[in-house]
Amino acid sequence: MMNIRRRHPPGPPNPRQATTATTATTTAPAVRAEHLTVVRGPRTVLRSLGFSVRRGQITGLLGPSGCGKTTLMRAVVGSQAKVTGTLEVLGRPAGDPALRSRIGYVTQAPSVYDDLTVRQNLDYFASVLDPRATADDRRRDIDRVLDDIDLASHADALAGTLSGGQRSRVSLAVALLGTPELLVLDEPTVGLDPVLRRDLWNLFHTIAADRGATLLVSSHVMDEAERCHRLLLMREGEILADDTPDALRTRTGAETVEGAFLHLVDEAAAKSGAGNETVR
Ligand SMILES: Nc1ncnc2c1ncn2[C@@H]1O[C@H](COP(=O)(O)OP(=O)(O)OP(=O)(O)O)[C@@H](O)[C@H]1O
Repeated sequence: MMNIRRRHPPGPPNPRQATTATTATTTAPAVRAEHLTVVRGPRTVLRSLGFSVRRGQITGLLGPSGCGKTTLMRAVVGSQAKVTGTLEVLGRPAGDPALRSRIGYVTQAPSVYDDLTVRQNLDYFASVLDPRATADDRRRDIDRVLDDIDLASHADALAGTLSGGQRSRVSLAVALLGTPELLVLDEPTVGLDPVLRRDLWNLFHTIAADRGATLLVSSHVMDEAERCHRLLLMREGEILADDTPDALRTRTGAETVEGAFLHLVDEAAAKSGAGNETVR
């Protein structure tokens, strides 16, 4: 079982505990996009998106393979070229160097060094994240994230000897170093068994509830949508809906988010004839 103990570590202020003076800042959305457009190669992959991601919540980014989820996440973390329009992250323009230590990003392919142990990997990334941290500070942070993702018993194993699921969890541990305010997780549960998937989602909820962190989590597994506070449903580079799972089901009369998604796809196709109209 993954450790999902409720804790109150030092880190970003919990918005629910914000003082009056800071309320305006902390209640601003974690991510705000207007007319966000991204071109990759010859294609316009994201077309004039407008949405916001609320602080302290889990927002699911869902849609079929190739709809633009990874591109959107890369834009949010500042690693995507040819981004136009407005994209504000934690109150600053996406890609601002000051955001680097405030965002944790897990790419789809686990990015760990096979010839280093799990602890050495984490120590390396912790030193990059905060070159001024002492070895003791780093060790405390590393022990905390190893505990979070339940890999303490594998701390001294070479990353190259881990299973795919374990490597994904090491990537997640890297993203959790330094208690970031925004976690951007690109399909973090791919290849994990149901028990680990459940434990990870419990951990996401703990991180949001206890630390006030914001999570933007992509998935193309619709049952994971039910675990999110809000959803951005995407299709072919556009946002089809931006709402809570409950509201989506109610609005479409569907029993599941998957049913709601299919309903919205059909509705948009009927309206535009090409299936590319935004539904709000
Ligand atoms: N370098 C590139 N040049 C041109 N098109 C690209 C490039 N990289 C990605 N694309 C296209 O951009 C679109 C969006 O890709 P993206 O990886 O963001 O989708 P995704 O929703 O994350 O897919 P998946 O769920 O399969 O990871 C796809 O149609 C893809 O073919």
